[in-house]
Amino acid sequence: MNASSTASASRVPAIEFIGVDKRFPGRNGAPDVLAARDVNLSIAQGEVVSIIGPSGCGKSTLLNMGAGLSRPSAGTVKVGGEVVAGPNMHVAFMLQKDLLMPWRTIAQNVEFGLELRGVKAAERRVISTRLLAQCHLKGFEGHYPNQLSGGMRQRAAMARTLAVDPLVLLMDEPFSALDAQTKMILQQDLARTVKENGKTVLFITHDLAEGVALSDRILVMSERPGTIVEEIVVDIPDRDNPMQRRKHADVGDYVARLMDLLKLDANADVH
Ligand SMILES: Nc1ncnc2c1ncn2[C@@H]1O[C@H](COP(=O)(O)OP(=O)(O)OP(=O)(O)O)[C@@H](O)[C@H]1O
Repeated sequence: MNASSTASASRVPAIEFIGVDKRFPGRNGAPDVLAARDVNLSIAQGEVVSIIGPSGCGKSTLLNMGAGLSRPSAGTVKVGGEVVAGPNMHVAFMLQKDLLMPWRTIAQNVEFGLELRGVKAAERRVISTRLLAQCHLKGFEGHYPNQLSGGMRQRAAMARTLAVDPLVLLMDEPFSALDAQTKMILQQDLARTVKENGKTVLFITHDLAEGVALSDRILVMSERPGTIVEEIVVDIPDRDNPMQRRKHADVGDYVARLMDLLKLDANADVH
């Protein structure tokens, strides 16, 4: 069965978590760690949903289960209506670190996943050329990662993530290591690219304004064991143009509400 075609035919959610717990065994006799508890979420195709929550609440753990890198201790994760039983080609990951291979050119990095799938060289080149142009890296195809800035490397990582044409992009703080302006430019690229390619995104961030700028919805998690305690629908226009959305008068109200939910105030414990 092909998850992409099945999902588009029936409009089933792109990704779903149903009653998901994740428990890690304790080391050296320590008790088990319950990282996530009874997580339920459903993301429609084409939606961009962010998850925010305190450090250590289980956000990355959820993405790992979405990618099939780790299995739920209870409950089910589905992508395109199919239970995720292991790593699969319907999801792609993008992390804070670009994880580009230094010995490969940017184009060769973008093409890597296609190579693994046996796509012919000429077709791979067409795809990498198109995506690198879309990610504003036209002319840099033959460069090596160490010849590019941090922002450019993350653009290349974005192109690589899109190259395998996943149903769902799982993004774990992908822009958090970038300076504020580069971050805004990459957010703009991501929003446009997601729109153009009709992708579904599950995005983790600690940057509340980034969540508001990019998302259709924001899911707020509790402290560990993390569960979803609030869902906020971002009812501001211009999801595809976060630069414009950031200027909207309501953004501050959303950020303030998220700060309240995360109990971020002058007395918050920053350690
Ligand atoms: N492989 C593992 N073995 C044991 N415990 C783990 C493992 N992976 C994660 N944990 C624990 O599970 C909890 C959730 O971790 P996770 O990385 O998902 O949190 P997070 O919300 O992404 O954190 P942050 O915002 O700081 O990145 C933490 O207490 C962490 O120590």
